[in-house]
Amino acid sequence: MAKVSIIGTGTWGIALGMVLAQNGHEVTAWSALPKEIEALRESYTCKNLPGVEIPRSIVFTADLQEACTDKEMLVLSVPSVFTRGVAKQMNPFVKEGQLIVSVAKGIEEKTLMTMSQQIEEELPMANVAVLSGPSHAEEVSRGIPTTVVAGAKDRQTAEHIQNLFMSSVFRVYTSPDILGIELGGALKNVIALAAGVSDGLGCGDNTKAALMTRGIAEITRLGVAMGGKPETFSGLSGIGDLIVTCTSMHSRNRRAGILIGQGKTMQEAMDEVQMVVEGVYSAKAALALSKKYNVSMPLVQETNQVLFGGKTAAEALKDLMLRDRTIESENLLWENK
Ligand SMILES: NC(=O)C1=CN([C@@H]2O[C@H](COP(=O)(O)OP(=O)(O)OC[C@H]3O[C@@H](n4cnc5c(N)ncnc54)[C@H](O)[C@@H]3O)[C@@H](O)[C@H]2O)C=CC1
Ligand SMILES: O=C(CO)COP(=O)(O)O
Repeated sequence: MAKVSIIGTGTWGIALGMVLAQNGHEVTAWSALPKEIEALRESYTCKNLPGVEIPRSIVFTADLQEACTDKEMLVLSVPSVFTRGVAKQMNPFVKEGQLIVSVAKGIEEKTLMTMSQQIEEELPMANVAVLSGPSHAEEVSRGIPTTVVAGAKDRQTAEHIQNLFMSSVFRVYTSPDILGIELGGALKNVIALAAGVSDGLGCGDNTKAALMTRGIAEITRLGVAMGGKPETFSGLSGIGDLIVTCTSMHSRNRRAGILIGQGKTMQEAMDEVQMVVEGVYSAKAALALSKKYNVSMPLVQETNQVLFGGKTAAEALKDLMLRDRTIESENLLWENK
């Protein structure tokens, strides 16, 4: 059994800590918020996972050095906007070759870097890997069967992560495509916001299926242009995560989108959801990346217009429907044009 730490006790960190503790590992969990650690120690419950009992074997600490020292794996699970700052704080305590598994889904707005790229910049001595897929914490913490993919630079590391997490209710696949996995996870949040907006406007299942299909087409186009592998975008961290986020009421991105579709402002929607709405931060980064790589992303563009450009959701939908006529895929052409 391994000694491991969860760095960030939001709902996802707690759910992953539970998987690891249930597999018999010695789990330490750290939060930047001392009050949160106090509450977790006292109740072994998490306010955003009602009815879930956290295993008593998990040790909660507010001491980052304690959390990083002598641990076989550190799972970095703070929301994406805090990833770089927390990685920087970890720097004095991380050892050469220490395994860090990044599980946040986002792209840094200023640098357009993925989570693992930021972590590598702050912790050049670490072995940085990722874990992602269709996996709402509300379900994982209740032992509902879930599948994810572990991405690492070498097969041995990916299989090590697979062995640590894998159980009869948490199946882990492996992959070498770290970049594709991260881009799928971050960009699907923008499409999930749009899917929520569509629901909030009162559109139907046809509309949502269209958003999901055209959404993964946009994500794949950008992801492949950036160096991700096409197969990753049709896998668990791509279409898999897009499906769950666009259809589940557990999704904070979808819930925020529904409120915006119903007429609330972005800020009102974020305040009402209370938890992290990652797509709001990734939307601008996705738009900047689409310009940088010269990739057409009409859904990302219109979502930005609704979030930041003062356009109404109904106008954005109409503009998407009446956009220039086009072929479904540039890869599908007639033999004699
Ligand atoms: N919740 C889920 O089902 C899943 C979430 N993720 C990803 O995991 C990441 C974390 O998500 P959640 O745990 O759901 O978010 P959350 O909304 O539960 O996170 C809130 C937590 O952030 C931490 N925090 C607050 N202020 C902080 C600060 N100044 N510095 C450092 N940490 C601070 C606290 O521990 C707080 O409990 C996100 O990137 C999300 O996309 C990935 C898969 C599933
Ligand atoms: O990434 C997730 C599930 O795989 C969580 O999505 P939300 O952040 O929209 O809740």
